[in-house]
Amino acid sequence: MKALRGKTLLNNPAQNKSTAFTREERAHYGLQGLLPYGVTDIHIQQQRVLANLRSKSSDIEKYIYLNGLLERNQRLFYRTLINHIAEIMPLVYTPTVGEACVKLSHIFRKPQGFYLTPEDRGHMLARLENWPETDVRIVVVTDGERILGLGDLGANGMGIPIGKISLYVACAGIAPSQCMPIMLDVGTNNQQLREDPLYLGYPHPRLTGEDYLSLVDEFVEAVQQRFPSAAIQFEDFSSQNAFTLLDRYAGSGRCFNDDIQGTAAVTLAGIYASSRITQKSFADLKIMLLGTGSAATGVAELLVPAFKAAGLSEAEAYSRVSFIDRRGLVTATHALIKPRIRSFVKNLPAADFVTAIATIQPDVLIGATGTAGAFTEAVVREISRYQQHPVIIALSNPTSHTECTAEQAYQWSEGRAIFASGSPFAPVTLHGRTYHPAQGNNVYIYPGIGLGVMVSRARLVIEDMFLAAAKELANCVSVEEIERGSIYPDIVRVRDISHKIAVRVCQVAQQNNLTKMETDLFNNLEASVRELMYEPSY
Ligand SMILES: NC(=O)C1=CN([C@@H]2O[C@H](COP(=O)(O)OP(=O)(O)OC[C@H]3O[C@@H](n4cnc5c(N)ncnc54)[C@H](OP(=O)(O)O)[C@@H]3O)[C@@H](O)[C@H]2O)C=CC1
Ligand SMILES: CC(=O)C(=O)O
Ligand SMILES: [Mg+2]
Repeated sequence: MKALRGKTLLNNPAQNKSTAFTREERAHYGLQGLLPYGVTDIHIQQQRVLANLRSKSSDIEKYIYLNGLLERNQRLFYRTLINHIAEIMPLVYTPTVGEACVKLSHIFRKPQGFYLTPEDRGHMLARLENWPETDVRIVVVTDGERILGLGDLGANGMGIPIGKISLYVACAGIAPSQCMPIMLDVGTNNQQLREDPLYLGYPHPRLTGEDYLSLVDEFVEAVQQRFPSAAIQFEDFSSQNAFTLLDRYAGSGRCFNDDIQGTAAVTLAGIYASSRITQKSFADLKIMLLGTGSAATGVAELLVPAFKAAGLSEAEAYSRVSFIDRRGLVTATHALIKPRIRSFVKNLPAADFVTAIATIQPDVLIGATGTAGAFTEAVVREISRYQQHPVIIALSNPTSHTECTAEQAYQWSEGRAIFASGSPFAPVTLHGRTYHPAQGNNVYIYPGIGLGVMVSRARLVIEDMFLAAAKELANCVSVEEIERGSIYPDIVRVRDISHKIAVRVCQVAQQNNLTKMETDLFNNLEASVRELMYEPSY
């Protein structure tokens, strides 16, 4: 690392230690006079960070403060995030990141990540040369069109890749210098944003059709050329583009869509784990999905191989998964069935949501709508009529867009629901009993997938990796967690979980001839992956 000095050193977030510089270092690097007398180690610094953080009166203020810390002292930011992940994750990720994205052009302090617009067409590769790091392994890119359940937030959506990258570092130990958040700013159809004088994005309607696709093509090629070892994670694209881009690039390059594939794996893991609570065999389950977008479709598409692996025929596997859209159960007579869910349609009479529950009697209900309240009291009460322990997974983020709250799920099911949600809920006490909702979020999956792909240098990111990740995550739910009704492990163990998933990803890559890992590395995978994980310290 280049030896910086004086103010330049203090202004470099990767190398700055601030008050932790020792007296010797202060003398050596020309820092005398630039720091107060006291020398405080990273533990004391963390206490100061937490005191500052907890003194803020709103979550958005906490977000701004934490971002400032990241810009001042990367190692202290990540050390504190890792050590206090349960407290801080909701501030750098969902739900607070949702509010931050809505307000991003207003709370903007300092540019983070990398921005590309249609004006960079023909020059993307040259633009990427401006990024100061050369060994990028993980790119998280969004075009801001479907930010959580909040819709088109244009360039304000940059908060998402930044948040996802923070969790790559904290949850999987990928070094900050190897991660790159990118906003592919192709405009926004959010007129309110375009008319906002403080809006910082490309203030034009979104690029569409061939103009859009050719720009993304150039982007992908430029990333692959500039950073040949990088995996590209597509995040929060509109449903239509998400599938189009996945189909376009996943067969020939190292990329995946987190909303489709990461979400599918985390949901499947929750379903596997729920079987341990309900004592039902996974192969017997019926799953009902509300929503027919990226997340719900991804879940359905991964359930098929999971059911087949559990011994079901293809037809049986499809029969176990039903979709509900705004008009009710998706049946064969439905107008305009989306091509990807055609195989899941049911030969049943048209039915609204509640009637469909009565007819099908699903064991598991999954919401991926981005619509608050989509799981109504009638819906939860109906599934609770047929299931002793209905499994209810309200995936939508942020909290303000959840299909139902934890309290509603427990109340309406008379305390019998097994509940998980995309954004975290605090424990709920009802009639003297405390329930522990789990967080069903792709943060349990994508960091481990990325780490495994990085270590193995797999050429492609394949479905088997997500299936293996789901199994691994489900196995990580402890007996105590199962006993208290949680279908996901405590988030404090996420680094260990990511490590385990990464090991499985390496094995899947090797088994599928997607890589040629050195024998030494492959034979000592657990230790090798652990060793490669970044630990922030001075
Ligand atoms: N927990 C997690 O890890 C993840 C959570 N998510 C969350 O899931 C949500 C959906 O994401 P995604 O699938 O990518 O979004 P999409 O826009 O692709 O899909 C949303 C789907 O929900 C449907 N929908 C909306 N409201 C209703 C309703 N009231 N009744 C029935 N259907 C409805 C939409 O239908 P229509 O087309 O008719 O509007 C569309 O099919 C978001 O809130 C996102 O934050 C996503 C990824 C990961
Ligand atoms: C978690 C996530 O990826 C989403 O809500 O889009
Ligand atoms: Mg997402």
